Amino acid sequence: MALAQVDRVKAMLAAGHPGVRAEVLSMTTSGDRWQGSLSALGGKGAFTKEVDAALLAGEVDLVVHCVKDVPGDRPAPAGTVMAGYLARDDVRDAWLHPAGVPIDQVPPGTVVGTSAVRRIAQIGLHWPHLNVKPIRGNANRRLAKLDAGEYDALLLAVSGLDRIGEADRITHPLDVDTMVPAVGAGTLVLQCREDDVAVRELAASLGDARAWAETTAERTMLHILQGSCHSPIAALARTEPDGRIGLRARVISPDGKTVADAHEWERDPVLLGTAVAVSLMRQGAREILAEAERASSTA
Ligand SMILES: NCc1[nH]cc(CCC(=O)O)c1CC(=O)O
Repeated sequence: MALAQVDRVKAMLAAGHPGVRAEVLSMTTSGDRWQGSLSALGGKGAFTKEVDAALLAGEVDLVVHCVKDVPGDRPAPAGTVMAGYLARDDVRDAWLHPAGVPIDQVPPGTVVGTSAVRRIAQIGLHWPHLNVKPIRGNANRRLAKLDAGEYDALLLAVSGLDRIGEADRITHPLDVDTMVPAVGAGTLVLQCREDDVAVRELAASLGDARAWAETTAERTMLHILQGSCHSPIAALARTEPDGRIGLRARVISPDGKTVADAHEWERDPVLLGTAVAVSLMRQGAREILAEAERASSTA
């Protein structure tokens, strides 16, 4: 998936800036190597810290990340900037069932592979009769485990499956009001060194203003709530035809029984993310997050 993402950026550079020569350096991060629980590794930074170090050391000049894998509770690492957000791909999660049975029709006890607390909590909310079983590894390895019969079904991001050429395995996507996506879902971000003006300009030229505004709204909310990799937080910002942005966000207890849900509209993405965070906190979001944190540390 990471290679497909980098290839896309390389193609965009070749199309828009024919004079620029780009060379791909692929890296494996501790998050890729470690197959246990991500919280045991100290959270989502597992996918970014080695890459941040290579960028700051000048081994690479431009980094392509899934926004979803970039920690949301802290600013970009000192000396680096997120200089461009690419136009968003499909933001939805997909249901994959080898026999093609839709999620609303599978029998109680159906074993569903996912480790994302956001997905687990929303399964509890809408489909409490399903049996969630943890799964790790990249999407290809998860598909292999589905084929091996270790799971009856999987939930995976549509965009990720598209990128690895496996979209035909999708039984159906889940609608965004039922399974609210992850903050930054389907969005790639270009990170570079703060003082590297030339690469910053290049990254900005590939960026999409809408993706920037929507991601900023979602991540402002996430930052204020101080969400981590075990926070059951879901959010989706969308630009309306009148230019305002709508941000819908949900914080769900791990069992799916307690939900804070907010939807606001503003023109300014920072104001919007802040307003939604305040509304969620008024509904008890901090208590739900503290409960989720306790549940994950005892799991
Ligand atoms: N959690 C890992 C991850 N990070 C980004 C994507 C997919 C692409 C995206 O949503 O941006 C995935 C796979 C998945 O959740 O199925």
